[in-house]
Amino acid sequence: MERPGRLLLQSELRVRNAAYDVSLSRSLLTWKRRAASPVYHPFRPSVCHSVPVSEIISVREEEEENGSRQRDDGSWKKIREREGKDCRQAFTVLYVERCQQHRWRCAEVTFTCSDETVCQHWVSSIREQLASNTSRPKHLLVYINPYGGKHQGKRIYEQKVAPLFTQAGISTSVIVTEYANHARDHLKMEAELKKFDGVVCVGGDGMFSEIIHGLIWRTQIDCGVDPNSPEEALSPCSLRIGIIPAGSTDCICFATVGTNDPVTSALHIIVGDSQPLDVCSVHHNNMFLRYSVSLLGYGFYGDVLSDSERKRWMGPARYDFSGVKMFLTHHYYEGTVSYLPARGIIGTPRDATRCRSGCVICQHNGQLNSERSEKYEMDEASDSESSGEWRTIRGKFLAINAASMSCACPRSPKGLSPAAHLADGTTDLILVRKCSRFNFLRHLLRHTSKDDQFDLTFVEVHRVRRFRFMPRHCQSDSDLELDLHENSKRQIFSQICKDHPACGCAPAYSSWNCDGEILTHTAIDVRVHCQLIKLFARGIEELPVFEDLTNPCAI
Ligand SMILES: CCCCCCCCCCCCC/C=C/[C@@H](O)[C@H](COP(=O)(O)O)NC(=O)CCCCCCCCCCCCCCC
Ligand SMILES: Nc1ncnc2c1ncn2[C@@H]1O[C@H](COP(=O)(O)OP(=O)(O)O)[C@@H](O)[C@H]1O
Ligand SMILES: [Ca+2]
Repeated sequence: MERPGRLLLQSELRVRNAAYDVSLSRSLLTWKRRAASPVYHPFRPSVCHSVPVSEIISVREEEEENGSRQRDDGSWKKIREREGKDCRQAFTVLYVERCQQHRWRCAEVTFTCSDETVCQHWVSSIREQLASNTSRPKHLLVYINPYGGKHQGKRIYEQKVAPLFTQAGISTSVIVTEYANHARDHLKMEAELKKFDGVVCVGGDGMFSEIIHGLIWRTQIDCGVDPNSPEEALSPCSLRIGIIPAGSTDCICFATVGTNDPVTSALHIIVGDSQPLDVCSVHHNNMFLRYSVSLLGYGFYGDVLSDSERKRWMGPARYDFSGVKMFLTHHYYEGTVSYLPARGIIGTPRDATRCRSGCVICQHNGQLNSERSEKYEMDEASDSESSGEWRTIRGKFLAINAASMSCACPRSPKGLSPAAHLADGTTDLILVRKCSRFNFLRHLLRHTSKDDQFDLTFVEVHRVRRFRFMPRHCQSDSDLELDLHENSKRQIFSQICKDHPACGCAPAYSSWNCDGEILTHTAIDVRVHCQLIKLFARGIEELPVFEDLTNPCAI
């Protein structure tokens, strides 16, 4: 609960013709109606309001003339002198208001006062408080993917986001991308990052992926770290990233803010929120492939993505179409998963607790894992493999999913791993073994209900900090020889089927869905980099903050 603290200003001002005691402290702006009428009046504004100063978007001067307001564009004085009307000074405060389902809106309240100097004092005091907040961005670099989702990125930015940035006094440099990887390459090589306090991505998870690839790469080069090495500790990126959702799944935005609403995201950027995020690096034979922050999925989600890429024209519905198709196809894949369980951390993937704003588990585990990664070279690379810390599971899988965050999205509001944490330095490795279609459907359906999707005999989940996958047919020669007799027939068929997919037999390989991009290799080595990037977000807020909670009148 935010206490009002020492008052900087206190005046009697009017709001919609009612008298209010208005006060400003470093943390709160409060307006409380004077001599409230004992008779309940449905159209009277409520008695006491307060807004954290950190959630004030901006303040502007107004002129109120006989009830009709006029914006202060410098001409008001002349009008008043010329017409000699009964004018009062007014100023309007724009602030964050919480709506349902984690949505934020920009609300405003206009205060009028008879004294011009009092009014100006209020405006300058609020502006001073806003200016003293160093976490707010002033200059942003914006990338818009005009083809993401329903092709609305440009319109969403121009109509819903840009006006808010202008009101908040944020200057922007906007780049509408012209081709895939335009944003990534611009960030890698050209962008003058020193000029900006953050990067804004208008698009879906794929566009966000471009941004982090550009930014992480650039940061490593600037810090002298080899971004290709799977063993090196990567340097965290200092610039925060804002996501304006305009894609098909928007799971990163949904899982870090609680909704995929462009205005809510814009407001989180304006107030200068900060949410650290884990990033997985994916390597093949010591060669860097990609980074991932949400889902790395082999089998079902890899196949859904590969199939849906050919149906981009369908828009976001392509995932549902390919989802049903791949569910019916029911392919399973053989391979070996090995993983390093996360040691010493609090929490498991089966917890009832959820990662929420100010998550203490992220704070605790994040610190542990960050310290660990600093002494990583001596520790993990050398001893853990020989000390037998790695665990290995061989089998036939319908899906192998690594969820570094919950992956909540409108299709599944609780996500693939509901208890996963945004910034704890771990990923939840979910193995769905070969089972009947009926059982797989039960598992899928549980993503949309309260039932536990892991509470099934063919599903297991482990919280890990590193894992590897080797498809069966890439295994070492000795491994293959062992299995040769039993599986020789199947291997031959698999090969035939890969070449002739129409024959109806199962293919040997799926592909990895890496945050919505298809990976070119199936044998991969994945390592979690704790809190490598930061977003303009604060995690999902636990409860709507009711007015009473921040209401000093109620204390
Ligand atoms: C029967 C209903 C089952 C619902 C199961 C839903 C689980 C959804 C979990 C989704 C996790 C998404 C993780 C995020 C991935 C994104 O990075 C990535 C890229 O996003 P972008 O296009 O915005 O750039 N998106 C994706 O890979 C899309 C994955 C979507 C999977 C949809 C699966 C639908 C399954 C429908 C099965 C229906 C069976 C019905 C049988 C009669
Ligand atoms: N101007 C562009 N033309 C074509 N593709 C682009 C452009 N800008 C970005 N992309 C690519 O479009 C893909 C999908 O973008 P995304 O914004 O995630 O939308 P969606 O959620 O619909 O997949 C990403 O792989 C991204 O690299
Ligand atoms: Ca995590």
